[in-house]
Amino acid sequence: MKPALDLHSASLQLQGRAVLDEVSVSVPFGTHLAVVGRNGAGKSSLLRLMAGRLKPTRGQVLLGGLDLAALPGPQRARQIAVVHQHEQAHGQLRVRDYVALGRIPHAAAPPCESAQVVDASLAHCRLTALQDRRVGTLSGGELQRAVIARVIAQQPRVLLLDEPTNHLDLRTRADMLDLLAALDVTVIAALHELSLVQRFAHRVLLLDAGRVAADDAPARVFTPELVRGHFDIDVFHLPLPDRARPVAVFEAPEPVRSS
Ligand SMILES: Nc1ncnc2c1ncn2[C@@H]1O[C@H](COP(=O)(O)OP(=O)(O)OP(=O)(O)O)[C@@H](O)[C@H]1O
Repeated sequence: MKPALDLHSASLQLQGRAVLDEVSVSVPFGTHLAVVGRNGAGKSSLLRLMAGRLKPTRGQVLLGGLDLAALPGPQRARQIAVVHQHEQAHGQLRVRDYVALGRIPHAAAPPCESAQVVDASLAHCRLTALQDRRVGTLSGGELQRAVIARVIAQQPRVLLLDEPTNHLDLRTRADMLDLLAALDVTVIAALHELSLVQRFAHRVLLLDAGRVAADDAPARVFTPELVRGHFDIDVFHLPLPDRARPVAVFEAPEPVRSS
């Protein structure tokens, strides 16, 4: 089977600046990929390339083996769903109608089929009881779940998320990533919260100044050497009795104090 998304030596220049440089990455169907890197490393730009919002200056982006740039918009919208860092508020809409916006690319589907998909999306995101509330009355965590329910209702093959856990407390962040981990589609998420990456990702793509610095399983990317070299912080892998795998703790080194 062709990979869901395939970037071949994709480079991106914006206003004369090299933002991405020869990025090659192949994401098979069903893979959950975390994109990490320091501020300005190019994570959002990479997601915008993958969404077809930007075209590579050089190289190619393929969706299911087809050139993304040549795909008609509606076909692209049926296959790729995007959650932006700052989602537009639809405060007056009821939660159910907001989630139903995800069905727009499937306008030709029978209404009863779309209603079933919306029901299932609400249930998956534990929003059934809140479906008649106005979006503007939801808490930050509930709103994020509604955003995810909307993109699940879109039934994409590839789901792209830019910092989906921003502004959420630690428990709600973990819930959000567990929700994404349970999805049987290709999920690519830019994440800053490194300690939560293993909760969701099969693979980690580490970007540094627009280049791929590592692309591997979380345990092979979050080594003390790579983490220190690319984030300037330390990582400690702590075995805990009730956890299946060591817990990764990320800590900035303490400042050197003069005595
Ligand atoms: N439209 C633009 N024109 C010029 N430069 C841009 C543009 N958009 C982004 N950049 C630059 O490209 C680089 C990568 O930006 P990008 O937003 O992709 O990084 P990021 O890893 O998502 O950062 P953050 O973690 O801070 O959100 C940055 O140096 C940014 O200033």
